[in-house]
Amino acid sequence: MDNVIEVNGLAKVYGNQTALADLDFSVKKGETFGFLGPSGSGKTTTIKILTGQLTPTSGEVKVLGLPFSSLRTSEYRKRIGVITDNSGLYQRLSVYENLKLYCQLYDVPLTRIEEVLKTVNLANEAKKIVSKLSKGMLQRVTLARAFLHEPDLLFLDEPTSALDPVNSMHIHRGLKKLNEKGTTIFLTTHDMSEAESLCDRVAFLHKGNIQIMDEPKQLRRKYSDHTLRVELKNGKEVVLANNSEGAQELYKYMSADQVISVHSNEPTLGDIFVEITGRELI
Ligand SMILES: Nc1ncnc2c1ncn2[C@@H]1O[C@H](COP(=O)(O)OP(=O)(O)OP(=O)(O)O)[C@@H](O)[C@H]1O
Repeated sequence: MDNVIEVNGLAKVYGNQTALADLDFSVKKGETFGFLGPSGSGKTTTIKILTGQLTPTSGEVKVLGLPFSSLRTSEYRKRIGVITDNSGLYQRLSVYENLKLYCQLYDVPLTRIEEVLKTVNLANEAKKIVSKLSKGMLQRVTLARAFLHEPDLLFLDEPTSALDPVNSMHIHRGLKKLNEKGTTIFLTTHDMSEAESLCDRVAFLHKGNIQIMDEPKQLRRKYSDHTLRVELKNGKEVVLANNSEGAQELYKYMSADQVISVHSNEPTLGDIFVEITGRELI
C-alpha cells in the first residue's frame, strides 16, 4: 500500500529546546493514524511541519508524494484539511456564509453544506453568527469546513477536546464516514478512548521520540498480563491465568453456577503509555 506520509530522521529544535529529536514513521493510504502523547511532547510541532507551516531543523518529510519544499503550494493545500485550535473562521459571518466561502474556494457544490452540518450536529445553527458560537460549536464548524472538500489527507489536532460526549460521537461518526470514503486521517489526541475507537495504528510520542507504534489491539495483547478477571455471584472477584490451569479453575466456578462475568485483563492504551514512559497522559 502507498504511504501518504513518510518521515525520516525528523528533528525540530526551538532555540535550546528540542521539540522533536529523531522521528521516523509512515502513514499508509486510507489509515487513521493516532499520534499520541502528553502536553509538550511535540504533536502540534509535527502537524505544523507536515502542513508546511513550520520548517524542520533536519530530516526528511514527504506528504502525498511531495517533498517539504512543495508543502506550501496551493496544490498541496487543496488536497489536505487541517484542524487546529486556530479556527480561521470569519467572526462576523454566519456558519453558512463561512462554509459557502470555503465551497467557492474549493469548488464544492453548496448542497454539501447541509450534509456536513448534519454530520457535526449543527443543522439548526446554519444562520448563527460565528462570534456568538460556543467553543464546542466553533470546533464543530471547523470540522465541518474540513469535511466539505473531502480531502485526501486530514490533519486533526485534538479534534474533540472541547466537546461533550454526544458531540464527540457525532464527530467520530463523521470521521469514520470520511475515512471510509478514502480520506487518510492523521490525528493527535491525549484521549485514549478516542484513539482506541478511531485509529488503525497509534504512535506514542514522548520527549520528542516515538516510543512505540502499532495497532491498538496488538499493543493491548502485547502488554497484557495474560490473566482473566472473573466476577462471582458471592460478590468476590478472582484473577485467573489465561491458560489450561486457569481454565480448570474457571470450570469449577462455572459448574457451581458461581460466575457472573469473565473479562480479559488487557491494559488500556493509557496504561501502556504510563508503563512505557513512566508518565501520565496529561
Ligand atoms: N514557538 C515555540 N518556541 C519555543 N518552543 C516551542 C515553540 N512551540 C513549541 N515549543 C516547545 O516544543 C515542545 C513541543 O511543543 P508542541 O506544541 O509541539 O507539543 P504538543 O505535544 O502539541 O503539546 P499540547 O498537547 O500541549 O498541545 C514543548 O516543549 C514546547 O514548549
